[in-house]
Amino acid sequence: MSKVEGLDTILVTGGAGFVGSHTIVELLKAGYKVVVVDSCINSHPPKEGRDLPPVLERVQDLTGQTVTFHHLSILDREALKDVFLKHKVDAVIHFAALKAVGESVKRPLDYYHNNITGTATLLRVMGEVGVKRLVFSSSSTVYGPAKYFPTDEEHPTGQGVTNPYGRSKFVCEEMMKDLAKAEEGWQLVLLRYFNPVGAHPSGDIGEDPLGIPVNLMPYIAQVAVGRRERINVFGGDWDTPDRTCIRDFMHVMDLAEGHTAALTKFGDPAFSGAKPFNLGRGKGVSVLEMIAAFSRACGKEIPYKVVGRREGDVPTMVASCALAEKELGLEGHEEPGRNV
Ligand SMILES: O=c1ccn([C@@H]2O[C@H](COP(=O)(O)OP(=O)(O)O[C@H]3O[C@H](CO)[C@@H](O)[C@H](O)[C@H]3O)[C@@H](O)[C@H]2O)c(=O)[nH]1
Repeated sequence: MSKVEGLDTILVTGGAGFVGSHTIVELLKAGYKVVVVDSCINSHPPKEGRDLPPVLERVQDLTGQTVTFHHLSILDREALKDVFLKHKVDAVIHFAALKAVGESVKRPLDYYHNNITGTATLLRVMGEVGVKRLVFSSSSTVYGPAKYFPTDEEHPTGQGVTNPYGRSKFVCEEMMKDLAKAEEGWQLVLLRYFNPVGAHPSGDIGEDPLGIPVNLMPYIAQVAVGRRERINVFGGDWDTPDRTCIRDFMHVMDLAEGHTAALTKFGDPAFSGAKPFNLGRGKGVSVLEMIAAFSRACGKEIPYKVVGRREGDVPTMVASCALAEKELGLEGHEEPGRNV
């Protein structure tokens, strides 16, 4: 995806995380300058005496380009404002958030504080410095238990959302729609991700969460390398063909490309307001199918045990990708090996 003319410096909040770091590779490849702010509450911080978190050092090695990093939280309004002014930021890609469905049920206030107050703080600072272009890392969880599949952007949001994480994303979306209505000049792209998995083809960067993984793929990966004994499958009594949940798993590099594609909206003078796009693959894969696929791919059985449901889960999520294909110019990615 080529660079948008006049758009040079992109501030990436949460750029030391899984989706953020892979997106930065694509941004650098396209020719953007990248400035990262990350509090590293959910990713590995810079090692003693180093400027960058390890993942961003690897991104630099991989691309031969430089990344600027500020170790701070988007809740720190004054420090954040300084970053905008110092680097002459043109647009923001906003990943910084707590992101685990199951955890959010146990720690709702952490989720509401970081995700909603954090986003409100960022938008305020952006208004103050006159930067009004933002790509937001939203989630398919805003659809709640979907009424139809594949689920498109017209599907109602916020109704019956099953966990605080999804609600925090829904509130952020509404906040942005309200802001774009109240003030002219905002260009806000809301990307509703389905389930990103995989890693950069180099294998130099990937998904490496702090502590015990809360998501399916990194957990399976840690079982595969022998770091954990087996994966617990949450719920074997869902209303699905094999009774386990179905998700729309997409390759993280396709998701990364979705962000550079989203930036092209900023080059369109006719675009204003807050507009949502699904980013998924459009295919449903069950938890058991995913475990079987991983076992085949690594040539070794992944031991699992079916246990009780995890609170906050919905049975099925599958994206309609038509809008992103049409308006962001994203094509389906069906090469074998790229997607599960
Ligand atoms: O140890 C585990 C972890 C997960 N699951 C199941 O695997 C499926 C996928 O779970 P997970 O990988 O945690 O993803 P989701 O809960 O679908 O949520 C993810 O996908 C959302 C988009 O749909 C993102 O916004 C979230 O950040 C991300 O956590 C669910 O059915 C889980 O119950 C297990 O069975 N065992």
